[in-house]
Amino acid sequence: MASFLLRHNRNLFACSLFGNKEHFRLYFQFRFQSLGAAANMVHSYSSSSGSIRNDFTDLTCPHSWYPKAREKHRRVILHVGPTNSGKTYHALKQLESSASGIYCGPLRLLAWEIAKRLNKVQVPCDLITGQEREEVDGANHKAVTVEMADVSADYQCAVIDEIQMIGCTTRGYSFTRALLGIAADELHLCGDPAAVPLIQEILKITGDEVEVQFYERLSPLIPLNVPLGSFSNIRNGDCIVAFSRKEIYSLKKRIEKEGNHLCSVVYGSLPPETRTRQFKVLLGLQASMFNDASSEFDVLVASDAIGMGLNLNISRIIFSSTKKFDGFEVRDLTVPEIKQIAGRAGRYGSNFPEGQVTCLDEDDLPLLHSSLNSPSPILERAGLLPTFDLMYMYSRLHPRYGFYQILVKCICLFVFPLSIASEKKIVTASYNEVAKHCIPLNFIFKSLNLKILRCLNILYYYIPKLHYSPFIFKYCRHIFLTMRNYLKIISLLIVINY
Ligand SMILES: Nc1ncnc2c1ncn2[C@@H]1O[C@H](COP(=O)(O)OP(=O)(O)OP(=O)(O)O)[C@@H](O)[C@H]1O
Repeated sequence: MASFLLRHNRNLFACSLFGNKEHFRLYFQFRFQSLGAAANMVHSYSSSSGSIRNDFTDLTCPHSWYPKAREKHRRVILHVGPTNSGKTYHALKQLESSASGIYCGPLRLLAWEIAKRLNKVQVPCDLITGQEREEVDGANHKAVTVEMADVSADYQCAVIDEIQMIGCTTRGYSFTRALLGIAADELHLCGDPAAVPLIQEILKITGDEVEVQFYERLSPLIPLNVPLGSFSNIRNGDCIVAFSRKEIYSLKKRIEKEGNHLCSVVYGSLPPETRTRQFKVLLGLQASMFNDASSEFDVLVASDAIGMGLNLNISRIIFSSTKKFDGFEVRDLTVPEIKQIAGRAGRYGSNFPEGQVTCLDEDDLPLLHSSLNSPSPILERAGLLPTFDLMYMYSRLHPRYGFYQILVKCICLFVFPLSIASEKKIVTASYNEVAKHCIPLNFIFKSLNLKILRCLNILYYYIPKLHYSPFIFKYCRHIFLTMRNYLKIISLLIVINY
């Protein structure tokens, strides 16, 4: 059903740019009628045989979307503390000793690391990410990227790592889905203490039993008072963190030329084979290629993705900048982002008993220091994305709505991150209110779709500016505003199709 829509994305886009509003609305309505065949599939949800009867069409009760998890009385253990405090280690110990289980992490590298670790201790574990599926004979355990979490299976134990990402504007919905939907007797959540009140609030609704365990950092992390200065000061075990591929390669070139070191490079969209090769060395036995005595690679240049819980042999993190382009604008890194990235230095059990952190540029040091000394702001909202099936159920409750109206309604829920405490607000939020909160819709990790979304985001961002331009004729304004609304819808379609 979803791929059916995808095939028409190009037409939809062209239509949104050049067609009139009525045409576009009718187009959506027509498409929606032709989706009637999906009804049978949706029925299997509404006729669940368990004792609990849920209203799947109630989009304000996302916990009811996951009947299998609701049939369980889950014991939820929140492992919280600073980076490198052993939260994941303790959760994984439980996973290891369980008869069946799933690990959900934010990164393919992490899933890779955990699968490797479990298989090594004779716990057969499958690896499932958006890009690969490696099945192991007799495996009752899975290590997956959070988007791949299976909410239809039954597990004895589950771990969701970096749970603070539930508040992430782009991927938070996957963490919410895993949190609400994984049917496990024991659910371990690892992350920042800033997520505790929100998680507790969410789990009050599910009726799960919650306990919180606090941890302390296992090895010191020292913020330096001096910047790197020159590239000749680069030393073994350094990791420079940059925020674009172009910058990563330019830094690699400079370090290799001026610093006399060989650099390995890691960033999100590295070609899969290169990445796999690098990961194998980077993650192999915790001896990364840049610290392995037998390897000539002794420095790492990485994107900020390494902040999502990776264990590497890094002695010093050097921020190339404390600003990044987030798809909309160049902004300062947030406190949690700085802490997560800095926390990669001096990992417990690595070759470096203490970690250091600094910046390339002296002007960035104040933000680095203040961020490392501040608590992360308490999370208030979790991401939420209704599934296509739910939208379909919703449409059946409102038979007079066309697909266009259904999408508009669901976009409201989708771009307005869920605050369980203020659920009602979501329902009552007007379209204009929602538009204010409309955020980059980068839910897509396949490069092609990501590129399309980036273009849409940029258009979305600039259309209001054009709208206020004195050079735009009055009649064009309407077209621009209409385009803007359709861009949101197209973004949603891409997401659904993903
Ligand atoms: N009790 C322990 N014995 C041996 N190694 C440990 C122990 N606790 C933690 N470690 C090791 O210390 C490193 C950091 O631990 P872990 O990844 O669990 O920290 P974390 O708090 O989850 O970090 P982050 O929040 O940065 O992801 C890992 O390599 C882990 O294997």
